[in-house]
Amino acid sequence: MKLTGFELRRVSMPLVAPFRTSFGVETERDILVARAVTPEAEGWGECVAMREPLYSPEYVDGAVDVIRRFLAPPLLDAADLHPQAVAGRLEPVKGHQMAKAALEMAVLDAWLRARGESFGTHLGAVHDRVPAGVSVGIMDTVEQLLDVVEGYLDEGYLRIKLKIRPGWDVAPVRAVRERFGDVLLQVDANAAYTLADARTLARLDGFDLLLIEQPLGEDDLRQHAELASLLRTPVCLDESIISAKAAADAIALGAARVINIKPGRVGGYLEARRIHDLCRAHGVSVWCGGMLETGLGRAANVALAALPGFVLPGDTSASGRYYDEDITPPFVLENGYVRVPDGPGLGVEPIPDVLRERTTATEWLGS
Ligand SMILES: CC(=O)N[C@@H](Cc1ccc2ccccc2c1)C(=O)O
Ligand SMILES: [Mg+2]
Repeated sequence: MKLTGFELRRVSMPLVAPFRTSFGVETERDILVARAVTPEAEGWGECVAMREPLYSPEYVDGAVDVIRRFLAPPLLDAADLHPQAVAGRLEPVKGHQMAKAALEMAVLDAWLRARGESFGTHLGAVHDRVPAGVSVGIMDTVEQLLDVVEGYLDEGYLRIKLKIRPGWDVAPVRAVRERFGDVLLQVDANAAYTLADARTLARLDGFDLLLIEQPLGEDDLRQHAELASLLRTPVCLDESIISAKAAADAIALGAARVINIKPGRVGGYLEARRIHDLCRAHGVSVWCGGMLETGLGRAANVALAALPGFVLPGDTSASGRYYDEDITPPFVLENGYVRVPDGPGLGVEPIPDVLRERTTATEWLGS
């Protein structure tokens, strides 16, 4: 497949409500969308990098720059580009997994649409719908948290994930467990603790949590292994798992019993599938994380979440969890499940008028 070019587009998406985590508060996503143009078909990719490098070292202005100067040229130079060859062509560039993932996703989507094959079929999906979990931010009061959680449970979400940080951990978890009984419940610290907090984190063992996500720093593999030996609750890693190699190291070190797979964080959906396969071979459960994607990234995540090793509900929430109006037809919850698109490629496309309204900048890279 010969690429004619990439169109880069910045899309502004205000959130329905502020989303507070241990690393900050988000009120609006500034999202980079890439469109791969070829003579046979077009494909869409979404970069999950935030505006600021607070979740990971990547940030959206940096992603645009690295794509424009270092990632797009080698792909545009290829006479016949296969999606499986994208990662290898981009390998000389170190890091920038989210930027690379956006381009690979756009190329893969174009390639699949040209062949009439869906993302799910290509990745190896075995389900036509996936159970949806929801990520709940840090709130001002426990009462406010309980109201928000009740609302999500009323909508049908099958799993609750609470953001925690030092000073907001045991009390909110206890309150949710006491009010909502044996709901599937997990927490995500976004790397806010250190080994010195082990005693506090061990107090969470009393609430029958599915997992505790990324309690320690991104590069604290050894420390997570030590913490895991002190907790009953399974440790799950997110920020630390930036590749299949990192997943293999984490498993070998005993640093993770569960892994949150985010295609953007690991460099793309093909690497995400490799991590799924690796974890399955080691009996490590995986689930699909979220980065507040539009319906484009959401479609690809839901397809990935339908693979057999994704045995825990993911952060594959409905579009309405984050956005009043998505740039694609919205993903909705049906009895706690989200349907896997079955059309060619992603199976969804941006709604032209909405995309135009939300676009704050466009740039053409190519001939
Ligand atoms: C659904 C969920 O909790 N996602 C991330 C954290 C997160 C939170 C807020 C974000 C805001 C803008 C972009 C990415 C973001 C990611 C996580 O699992 O750690
Ligand atoms: Mg996380």
